[in-house]
Amino acid sequence: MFRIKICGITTRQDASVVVEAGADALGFNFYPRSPRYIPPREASQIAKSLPRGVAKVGVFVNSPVGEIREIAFRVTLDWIQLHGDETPDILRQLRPLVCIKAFRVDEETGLGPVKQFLEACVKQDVMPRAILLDSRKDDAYGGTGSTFDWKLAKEYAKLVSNPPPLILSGGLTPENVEEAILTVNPAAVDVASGVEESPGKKSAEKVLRFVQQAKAAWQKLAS
Ligand SMILES: O=C(O)c1ccccc1N[C@@H]1O[C@H](COP(=O)(O)O)[C@@H](O)[C@H]1O
Repeated sequence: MFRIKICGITTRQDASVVVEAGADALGFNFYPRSPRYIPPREASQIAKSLPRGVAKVGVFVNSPVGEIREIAFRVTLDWIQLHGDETPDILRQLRPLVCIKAFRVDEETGLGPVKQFLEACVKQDVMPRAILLDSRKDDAYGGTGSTFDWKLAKEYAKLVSNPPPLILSGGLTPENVEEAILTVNPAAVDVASGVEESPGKKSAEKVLRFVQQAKAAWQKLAS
């Protein structure tokens, strides 16, 4: 599984920035309403230029299964990030594609919807390869730059027995990623807006600092 994902790549130049900084996954956003949307044809061109070993993640929000399959094939995606209201049945229909299911968390609902989803997955004999926790803000599906209470994420490991690896997301930045990792100890972190100059355009300096801070935090945890 990857550890550091930089999401919302829209140009070849930003893809190079991410690879050179040492991140091990990058995300292409196929949600047309996102400021980080990239047409599949352009994502496919960038994907061809990437070195092996960098995971390509496609972000989708309530897209039809056929469309996800087509884009996954065209862009040679390694992971599918389902960032909408997708059900366990969608995971089944997407087999054998490797899926991350994202949830938007707030203090009111806590991790209740995540627990319900995982329990339904157990019953239906299907499981996402990872769960991503993002923050809930307004009606937006993601990329809001808002954090949620990380104490909630610490409860994740107790939701069901043997839960999928946790990806922590939502408002992460070079300034707070170390604290986030030390608090939650997730399997991976994901960032979109926190390493940008402007929506859809990455800052090389922020990407590098984010990756360095995240790696340093995991080193601290390991020592
Ligand atoms: O980035 C977006 O615009 C976006 C839109 C719709 C769904 C998901 C999106 N991105 C994901 O949102 C989270 C958090 O982003 P941020 O770091 O708070 O800006 C992240 O997992 C992105 O993959």
